[in-house]
Amino acid sequence: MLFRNATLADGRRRDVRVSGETIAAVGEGLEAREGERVVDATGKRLLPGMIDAHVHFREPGDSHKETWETGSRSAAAGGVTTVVDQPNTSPPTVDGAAFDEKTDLAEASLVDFGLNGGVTADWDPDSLFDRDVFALGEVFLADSTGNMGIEEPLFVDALAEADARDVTVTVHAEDASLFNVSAKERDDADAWSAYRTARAEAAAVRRACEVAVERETRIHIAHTSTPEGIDAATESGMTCEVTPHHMYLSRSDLRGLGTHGRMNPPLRREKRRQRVYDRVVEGQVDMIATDHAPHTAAEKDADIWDAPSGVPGVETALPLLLADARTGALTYERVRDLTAANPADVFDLPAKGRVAEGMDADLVLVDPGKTYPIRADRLHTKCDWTPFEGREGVFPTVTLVRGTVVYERDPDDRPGGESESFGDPVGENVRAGDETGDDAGDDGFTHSDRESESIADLAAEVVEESPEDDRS
Ligand SMILES: NC(=O)N[C@@H](CC(=O)O)C(=O)O
Ligand SMILES: [Zn+2]
Ligand SMILES: [Zn+2]
Repeated sequence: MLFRNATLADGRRRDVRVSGETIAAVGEGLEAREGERVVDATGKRLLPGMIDAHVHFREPGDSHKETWETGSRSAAAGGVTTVVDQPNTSPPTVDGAAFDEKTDLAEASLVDFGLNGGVTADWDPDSLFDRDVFALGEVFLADSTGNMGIEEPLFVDALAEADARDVTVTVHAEDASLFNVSAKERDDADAWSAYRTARAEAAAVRRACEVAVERETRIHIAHTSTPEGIDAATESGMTCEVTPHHMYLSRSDLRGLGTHGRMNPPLRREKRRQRVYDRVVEGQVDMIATDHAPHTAAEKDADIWDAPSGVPGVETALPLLLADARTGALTYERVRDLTAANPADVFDLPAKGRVAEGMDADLVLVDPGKTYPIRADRLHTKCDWTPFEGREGVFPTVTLVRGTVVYERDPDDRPGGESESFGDPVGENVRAGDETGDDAGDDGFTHSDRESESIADLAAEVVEESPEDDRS
């Protein structure tokens, strides 16, 4: 397959040849070979597929919310070519047997995947690490869906177990002792945001990073929703991710979203959302990860204290970011770094995350001239609603996973239209047979691409955004 005259993230116009599973050449004036499919990519952007380091595909246990088939179709249609599945399924992925069960189910995936191992009082590190575990986590420092919250001593043990095997630990950082219990008297949708305070996140991130620094290891902070949380992570040399919902939605949106807008960590005030967004733009955030956490609309239509936490997002993340690249709010290079190059670096996927010769041909072609409104009934997740209904997105027209077309539509047809087609389940476990974990030996991780704002400036901002801000 030959993409002719594509615009890459950095603005270069190139021909890109895919041969087998890899990118065989990136050049100018490449001649089409006999039998080769040629795609005219003039005016289109060709980007590395998104690596979404945080999804919940719900199998085993909750296939009415999502399956590997529906979740990975949703990923493919949204330009995501690798997903990392979290362990709060039923049964939880805390031992070798549960890991094997999930591995079998993931064979239905159209996109590449990593499977994380979880930590509970019953976890079995030996059998778990005997498998191709992508990372440990998300380790829940407070309860979320699946009630896998743990106390600090177990967290410290888990860090040691993972460090001994050079496996990264991803942390859901909230401190339940800092939740605002007085919010429990309220029953409006915003009460959840008032309850799970920004301070509870910031303090938990700070503490988790402190523990990691003390133990001379590193952790990755999941779904940071506050500027304080991002700063606490980056100042201690750790990495973090931000979700599209924390970039684009705030407590003001809860009036429209109602209990559907309940998630952990919750939506924050508009001022905080803006500061989170600014940090994404400026490069202090390592990656966008969706925390795709599907629950059906019927389940979400409940009292705010009973509704399950979580929103879908795997299919809409790249389209929303590309809509911002189109207006210039974000650069294409930043989008590439946040969705592909950085997650590949942080999670050690050297063959992924860039459009360059020799890399895996995980590619997404988009027409930046065309936006479409996001509509739940045009998306492919089993989740029958989206928190981004009506927002504009730039959707892929072709998605390739290691050279295989897993999603395609006619460039003149809309996303979710009749011309769409999906490929076979070619997804593979990206850690399968990977030996780099054992001989890498380089745990002095620093992130090269982060532009450092002075620590004094950041500290001043944290003081300025005092926790009193949480109280409604
Ligand atoms: N984010 C959420 O609100 N929910 C997630 C769990 C999690 O990521 O904490 C889920 O699995 O439903
Ligand atoms: Zn979480
Ligand atoms: Zn999650």
